[in-house]
Amino acid sequence: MKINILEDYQELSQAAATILIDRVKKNPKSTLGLATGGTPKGTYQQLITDHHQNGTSYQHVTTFNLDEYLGLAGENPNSYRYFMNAQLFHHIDIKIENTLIPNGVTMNTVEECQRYEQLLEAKGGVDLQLLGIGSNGHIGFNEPGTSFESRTHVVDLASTTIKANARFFPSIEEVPKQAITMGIGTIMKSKEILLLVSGEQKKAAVQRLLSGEVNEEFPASILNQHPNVTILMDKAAAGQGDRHRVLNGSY
Ligand SMILES: O=P(O)(O)OC[C@H]1O[C@](O)(CO)[C@@H](O)[C@@H]1O
Repeated sequence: MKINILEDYQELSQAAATILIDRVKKNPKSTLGLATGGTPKGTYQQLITDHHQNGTSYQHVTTFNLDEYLGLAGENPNSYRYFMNAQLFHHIDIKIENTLIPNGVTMNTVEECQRYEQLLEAKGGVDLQLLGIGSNGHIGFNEPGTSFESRTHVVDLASTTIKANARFFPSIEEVPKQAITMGIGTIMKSKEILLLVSGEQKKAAVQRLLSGEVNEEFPASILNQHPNVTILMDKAAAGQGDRHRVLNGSY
């Protein structure tokens, strides 16, 4: 794993955007895996700024998002489709039909999960997957205990996840209890992974990830077995004392 510690959230977002832009320039037909939540918002802002200032084009890029709440249609401001359109897609030149997100209002979740996996396979998989991490180690919406072999599936959200994500909803009662998420096996098939970690509340998760333990009770721990992972974290997530131990290197 490559680990890069940035001064703050702003620098972290800039560093993540720089990597994404580099990959898109090298391969304008890239397939990007994208994430939602608070962490990647700054990265998306940087991509939009770069698109306007430097003209980086996404015309031939395809994107697959990690997850979507079950029961929320794309028009719902709390759906991840709505989030992605508002935070990124509507501000760059990507073709909206090339932005794939699981359908949260499907009548048949089994078929929807299979369809998503097939679309991914038809595209040859994800070139670069952007990830965040939950405080309990979830990646996508894969909660502790999810099989490392899992493919796109329906999950019951952990109560801690519901609580954490309630900040985006008018009330905690309105947070959906289930979601469709790419599986851990699906995520691990990505050729390259970029994990963003920001804030002191993620410090414990980072420490557990870097302990090297690989355990289904801590989903992100599987990243220790991926051959091409970069972790970008800000100082707050790294912890002040940890700075010298894991400074900008490999371990
Ligand atoms: O970036 P945040 O808001 O801390 O979320 C962390 C992770 O949690 C999720 O939002 C799911 O709860 C993921 O999509 C995200 O990567």
